[in-house]
Amino acid sequence: MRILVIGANGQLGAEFMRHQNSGFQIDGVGRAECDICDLQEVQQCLNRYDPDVVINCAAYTAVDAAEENREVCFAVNHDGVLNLAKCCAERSIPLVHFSTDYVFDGQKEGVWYEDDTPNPINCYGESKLAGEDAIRKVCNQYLIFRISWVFGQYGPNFVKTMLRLAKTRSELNVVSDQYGGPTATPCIVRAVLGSLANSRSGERGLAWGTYHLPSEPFVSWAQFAEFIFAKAQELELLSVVPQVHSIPTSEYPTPAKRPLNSRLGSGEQEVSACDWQTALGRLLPGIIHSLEGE
Ligand SMILES: NC(=O)C1=CN([C@@H]2O[C@H](COP(=O)(O)OP(=O)(O)OC[C@H]3O[C@@H](n4cnc5c(N)ncnc54)[C@H](OP(=O)(O)O)[C@@H]3O)[C@@H](O)[C@H]2O)C=CC1
Ligand SMILES: Cc1cn([C@H]2C[C@H](O)[C@@H](COP(=O)(O)OP(=O)(O)O[C@H]3O[C@@H](C)C(=O)[C@@H](O)[C@H]3O)O2)c(=O)[nH]c1=O
Repeated sequence: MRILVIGANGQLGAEFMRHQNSGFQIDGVGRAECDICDLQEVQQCLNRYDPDVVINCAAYTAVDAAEENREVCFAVNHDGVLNLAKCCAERSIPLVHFSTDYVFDGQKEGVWYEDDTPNPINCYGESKLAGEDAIRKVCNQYLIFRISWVFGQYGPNFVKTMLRLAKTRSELNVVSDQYGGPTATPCIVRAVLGSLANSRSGERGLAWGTYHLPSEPFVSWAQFAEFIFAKAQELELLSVVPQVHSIPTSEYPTPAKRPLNSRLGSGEQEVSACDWQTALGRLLPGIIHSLEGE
């Protein structure tokens, strides 16, 4: 099975590109070779690589900046995704796509399931929901995975932000009333490739549709920060770490509102990410090393 990864230079796309020995042939294109906002370029790209499955990792992910750049955000997360959906549908190629916990408003008690009604409270979340809807409208063969609080070796993420701040700060204020499931990129890649492998081998694969990829234990951003620093100390990667002060969201104003409850659950028992705490321990040495030159 030939897989084409779109957005191959981003945080998640780059992780897919590392899984060449997974039994799939994986090609990847970055924005320079395939700008999803350019329909012709997407068509040419699919003609050139002739994949069996497309995995889309391209997105506009700057949550705060999106509030002021609504047009650009929708151009990528809706219009670009619609281009991909049309091209895949025309060729009868399945499209794997990623969405976010930020499609929900965070007001529910307990976990969010696939059949809960989205109600985004920021521009990024709105644009991601619009992208999902475009795929559901145009494609018959698709898998949309909603994921949350992603971190990995590549690209910007909260783990890197905390470790950068640790270089200069002895104390950090971090919000403790927003809860969710941090998710490591290797766990996402394994879950997705695993479900594609099951479909290929004729085992019960996932039916086409929209799924959550739960990642537990759920934590607040403040607890996540504390865990990052504790793990870095335990592994003797950092000798001194900042003290984390828990604060309410009201004391950390941001241009974009974020959901207070971002905990994702799934009605599909087979879908889940691997343990993020163990994954973080494996990733930390590489992440800290990559920040050393900055
Ligand atoms: N990061 C997170 O915490 C979460 C991410 N997700 C979703 O997971 C997916 C992957 O996210 P992640 O890897 O973290 O995001 P990144 O921002 O790290 O990567 C996105 C990639 O998309 C590329 N891109 C942007 N615009 C275009 C375009 N017009 N055409 C082609 N490529 C483009 C970017 O290129 P360039 O660098 O040139 O801009 C970048 O390489 C996205 O769908 C995101 O919404 C869901 C939940 C949480
Ligand atoms: C840096 C920092 C952030 N915060 C808060 C702000 C915010 O509420 C929370 C997380 O901050 P960030 O801006 O790093 O994370 P954010 O960009 O909101 O992360 C989101 O990205 C998109 C792409 C998604 O799809 C989501 O799943 C989620 O991962 O932590 C602090 O309280 N203190 C700090 O020092």
